[in-house]
Amino acid sequence: MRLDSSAEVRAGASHQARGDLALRRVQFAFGAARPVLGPVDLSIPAGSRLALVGPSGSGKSTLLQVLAGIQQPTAGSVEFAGAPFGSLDQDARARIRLARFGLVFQFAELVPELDLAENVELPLRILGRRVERARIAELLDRLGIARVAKRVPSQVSGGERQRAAIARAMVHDPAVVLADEPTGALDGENGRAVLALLLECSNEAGATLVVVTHDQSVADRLDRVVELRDGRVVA
Ligand SMILES: Nc1ncnc2c1ncn2[C@@H]1O[C@H](COP(=O)(O)OP(=O)(O)OP(=O)(O)O)[C@@H](O)[C@H]1O
Repeated sequence: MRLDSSAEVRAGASHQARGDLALRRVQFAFGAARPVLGPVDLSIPAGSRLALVGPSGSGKSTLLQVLAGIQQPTAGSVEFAGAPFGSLDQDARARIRLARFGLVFQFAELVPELDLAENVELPLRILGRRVERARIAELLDRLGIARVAKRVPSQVSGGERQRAAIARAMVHDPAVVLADEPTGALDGENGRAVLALLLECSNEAGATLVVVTHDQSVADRLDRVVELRDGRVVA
């Protein structure tokens, strides 16, 4: 597979694009506390790539969790692919998240007992989809972890774990990829390489990408930057 992030490739991928996200007057509060988010209005067109930035505690991770349906907004609506998403019950949101979203977190969050290849295959197994060995091998190779695919997460480096987390997020061809500080635990060079892979893979899949980051160089590589302050979009 070739390395290309041109607009034509993105446009070419748009026939598969099906990952519009929209937030309308969304608020979120933990319990009875005052809202930590909102009201937020945000449209994220299918196939676009957005960085979510802002000071610590400004609500970036919370917003990502609302987008993922992990948290339900306390007011307002979240739509995915033009249909209500945030208002569905927890099980329905989880089913959609599993089938259509790929998630990448700062510390990979792989299953410690499974080797990297098994971790990558896991979404397909949970979804009851066929595990095509050749495709898994290609993905592992693409992400530079074929050599360590039979090792468990504790036997590989942080960068290798993060590459496996990206492969796991992409293996079921998601419509949306949500990443929370995906390079935050990696040094500069490793972080840049992992970010490049995340961008390439989501680009080729035509997936919508939202990345929470503190790192300006990460934000600079995405199409659009949304800045949060005290739970509101300021730029
Ligand atoms: N489980 C929780 N219960 C109560 N308050 C929480 C919880 N998680 C986060 N918060 C609060 O919600 C606000 C937003 O937190 P969030 O983690 O979304 O910010 P962030 O911008 O991602 O921060 P950081 O950059 O430090 O990760 C903060 O004030 C935080 O203290």
